[in-house]
Amino acid sequence: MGILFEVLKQDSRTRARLGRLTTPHGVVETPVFMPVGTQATVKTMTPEEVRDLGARIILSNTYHLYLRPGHELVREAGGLHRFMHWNGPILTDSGGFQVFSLAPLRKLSDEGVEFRSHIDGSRHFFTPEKVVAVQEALGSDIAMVLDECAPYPCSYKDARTATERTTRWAARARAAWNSDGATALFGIIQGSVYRDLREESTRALVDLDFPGYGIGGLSVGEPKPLMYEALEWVIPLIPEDRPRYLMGVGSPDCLFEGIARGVDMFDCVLPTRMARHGAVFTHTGRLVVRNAPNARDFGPLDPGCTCYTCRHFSRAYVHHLLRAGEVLGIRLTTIHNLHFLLDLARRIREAIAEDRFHSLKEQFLAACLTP
Ligand SMILES: CNc1nc2cc3c(cc2[nH]1)N=C(N)NC3
Repeated sequence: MGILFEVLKQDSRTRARLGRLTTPHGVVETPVFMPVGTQATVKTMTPEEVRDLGARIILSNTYHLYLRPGHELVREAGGLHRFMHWNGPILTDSGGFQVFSLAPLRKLSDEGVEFRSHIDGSRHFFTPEKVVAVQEALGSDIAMVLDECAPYPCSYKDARTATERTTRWAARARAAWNSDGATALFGIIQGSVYRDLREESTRALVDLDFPGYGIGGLSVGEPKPLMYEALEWVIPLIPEDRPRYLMGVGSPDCLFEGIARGVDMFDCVLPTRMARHGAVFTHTGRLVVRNAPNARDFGPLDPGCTCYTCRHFSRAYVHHLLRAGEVLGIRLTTIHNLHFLLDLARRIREAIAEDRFHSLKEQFLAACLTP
């Protein structure tokens, strides 16, 4: 079964496009923002709240769930959807990024990557085949291949080594994948900030014919113009009828710039992580609600926002909750931030449908970047 992706409308002035992603757990309209639920929960939200905010697909993570509670336990529980009571599509990241960013003491070889758990120091070994099997056991709708994430900055030599290994691993993952099963498998394009490596990686993965493609190795500290340039190298080489997923991105401006370059799917911890630090998105930029000036501000977090938090509570009240360490505080900032990005994606889809994406982008970025 796997997935089916259809382009419904191509924007006339940019590479933006309206799409429909059909999965075994439901249909997703693209461009789409996917909330991150790393450990089988979008932090502080119930699944009903995540759905009511407009989310239709969420992310979870192979590395984390493999280590805790274990993919076999999740399989025994009836799979990840049942375990976490989320009946929409789930995309699981392979752990490629997490092993390289979280796990101490890892040893990389062509066979795979040996690492120690960041939880209890126990030793583990991920291979491209193992990571596919874990995601199929979880029952993911979309699984990602195991990739080697070159850090930024990274020498050309190291980037070439990492990219060539990632390509060999992608072929092994594809061979291990049960392509007749429910779980679709996406390749991940690497190549750091080097045009020839990005193009070689894309061509090699397209030749392997995956149902969709993650664009990895970005949003890892490189300047945003470099990320946009990498998209301009890669996107034209991916077939029109395959979804393009920019991994780990992003903020409102990156959403607009990525969509304008042909990206269909995004995920980012920013809305939930910022919320936990008492910061929120507003239409004129970022607001740190826990900062003193908000103590006596009796207006909403973001004037004009229609989310539950902005309809019922003031900056002063949320400021108080955050300062008092009340859990409701980070729930209210999470509701606002998720609504902000999910509703922005909805407005962008509407704008593409009505041929006014370019003007919405200009108008939004002008307001957002005002001092
Ligand atoms: C936050 N930035 C970010 N860049 C990423 C890049 C990748 C990823 C996750 C990311 N998150 N997962 C992978 N398996 N590979 C590429």
